[in-house]
Amino acid sequence: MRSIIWEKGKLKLIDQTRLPLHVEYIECCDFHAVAEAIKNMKVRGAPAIGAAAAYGMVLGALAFEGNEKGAFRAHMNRVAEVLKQTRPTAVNLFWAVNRMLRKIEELSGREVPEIKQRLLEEAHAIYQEDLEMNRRIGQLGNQVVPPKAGILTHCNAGALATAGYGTALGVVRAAHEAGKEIHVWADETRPLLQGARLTVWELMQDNIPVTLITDSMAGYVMRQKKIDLVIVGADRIAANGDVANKIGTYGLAVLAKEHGIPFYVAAPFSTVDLALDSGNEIPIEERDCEEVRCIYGQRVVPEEVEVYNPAFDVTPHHLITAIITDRGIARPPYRETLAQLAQYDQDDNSGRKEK
Ligand SMILES: CSC[C@@H](O)[C@@H](O)C(=O)COP(=O)(O)O
Repeated sequence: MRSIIWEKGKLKLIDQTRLPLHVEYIECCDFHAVAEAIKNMKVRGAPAIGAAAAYGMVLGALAFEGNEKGAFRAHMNRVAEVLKQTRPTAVNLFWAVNRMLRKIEELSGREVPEIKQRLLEEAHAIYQEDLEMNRRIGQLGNQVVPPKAGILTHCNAGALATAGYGTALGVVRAAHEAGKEIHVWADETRPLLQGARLTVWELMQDNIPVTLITDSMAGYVMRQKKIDLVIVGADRIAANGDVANKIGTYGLAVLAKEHGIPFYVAAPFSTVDLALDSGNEIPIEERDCEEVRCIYGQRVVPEEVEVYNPAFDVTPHHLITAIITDRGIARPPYRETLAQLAQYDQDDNSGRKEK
């Protein structure tokens, strides 16, 4: 099952708002449709948002008529702005769109039809690299998973949230494939239930043992010694190792500390934003209050109750045991270890502010 498919000049996205009850793809024929799909979370998860936005840039390029390069560049800057306005927290969105813009700059000597073709190749590369990075994250992360581990995860950092295999769930998959007989505990992850709807569905498809709990049960389950480690994904990682991830992650990290349980973050290095000194600078998305008032479109609270709906929180670095990236495992002090990993590719993410 793939969440993102490029087919016959269109982008097909599995509709993650309908899973697991309905397994359906939507077709995006233009970049506005891609932007809407990101905003409405039909495609979600930081790396998947990045890959979808890259294909959104391709659809934007294909819609341009004519051969005038200045007009093409101006048009692509407008396309980029529309895509960047969708969701503010996951840095992979800005990273991918900026990479596509840089490609256009690089090709400034070429004609528009060739640039369009090369942009499609770049989007395919972003997608393919993500898949490979997740496999590497899985291999590296497997080292920290003891046999028969109980693993708690939050939200969905799996195949659906990426080009495939997953980040946090990539580690889970690698440990399962290594025969470690792990057992996953999945938080349901209110308000939009990515854990209950997506993580559980994904793991059950791969026959990986999983138990669903509500978010409020995590502390009790830890106290019962059912959890050996926590592993989550990330939407943005600051230079000091503070991590923005789905709302509720911070609470889990505090609970893990109290119970002496290691707390891991798994993410491709493209999620690291070295331009941000600390998590205080990470923009946190606030979403529509109806997401909290309703479950599956059904209102469950008194009408018009006041609601606060931040979609992410920031886990301070001192609560994080290690950050597992495709370039290696970073351990405290993160300012140094993340900076070292950045050296592996000077052209990529080396302190460039992504916004
Ligand atoms: C590999 S996905 C990493 C994160 O993007 C994931 O943990 C998460 O918080 C997703 O949030 P979402 O709001 O569902 O896009």
